Amino acid sequence: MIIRASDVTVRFGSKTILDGLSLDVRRGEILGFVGASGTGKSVLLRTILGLNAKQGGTIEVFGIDYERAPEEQRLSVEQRWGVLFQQGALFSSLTVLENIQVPMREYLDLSPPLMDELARLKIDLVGLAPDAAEKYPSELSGGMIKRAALARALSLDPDIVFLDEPTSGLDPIGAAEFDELIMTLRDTLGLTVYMVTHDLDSLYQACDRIAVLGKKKVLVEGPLQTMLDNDDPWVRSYFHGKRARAIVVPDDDTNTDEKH
Ligand SMILES: Nc1ncnc2c1ncn2[C@@H]1O[C@H](COP(=O)(O)OP(=O)(O)OP(=O)(O)O)[C@@H](O)[C@H]1O
Repeated sequence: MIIRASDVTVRFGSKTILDGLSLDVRRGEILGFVGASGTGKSVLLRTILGLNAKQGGTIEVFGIDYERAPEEQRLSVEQRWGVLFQQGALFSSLTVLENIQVPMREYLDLSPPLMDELARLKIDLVGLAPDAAEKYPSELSGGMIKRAALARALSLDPDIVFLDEPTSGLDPIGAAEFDELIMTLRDTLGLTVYMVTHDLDSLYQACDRIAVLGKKKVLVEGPLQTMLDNDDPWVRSYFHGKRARAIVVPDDDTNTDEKH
């Protein structure tokens, strides 16, 4: 297991967001994390990353309890994870190359030529043209920003990347290409991927397992078929709704009225 969250409780004042939540993330998988808006997906992500305090439970990443670990161990954990926040969150005053080098400067002691070489490798890895290196975020399309942000998340060759709604704001072709890229990286680098998403296409095409957040905990987790078989009303409406059926749910193909 790369992540093992057990019995996690998070409150803000008197408001409980997560209540006894447990979730495992396995090495080399693409886990899709879904749930209605405002249920706490970002809160859980931030809690795993140590950016939110929790009031109960434990979270181990690479077998280490990050919250309680000594500084040295925390630093080693931080170098093994990469994060792509919802808005891409690139520094607007830095070029793509410089953005990718931010984590390198923070955690490693490398010569400038070596950092340039490594950053250019990441640019190539995420499918950006070499001349993207010198561009500023304002000069990039939405899809290019996502790729540049992914390159930065991969800057330190992490074992796991956390992606917060990576395909939001992309057109369907751009989103499908991004999913392809994620799958390729998982296959070639052995990367583990934790992806918060609302994108049904991503869930159907890219994710090995899905976890649904509801009632302040993980309501159901498993492969797509487990979602399709689940009786919870929200899970049913999400995975059997009109938009889901449009993407092709093989077991729903029995309804001939829908087809004609
Ligand atoms: N720092 C904070 N202080 C107080 N409340 C917070 C804080 N962070 C999040 N919340 C609350 O926690 C709840 C869950 O928010 P969160 O952003 O995790 O939802 P989400 O599932 O990621 O939603 P979406 O899919 O819309 O992004 C919301 O009610 C939000 O207002």
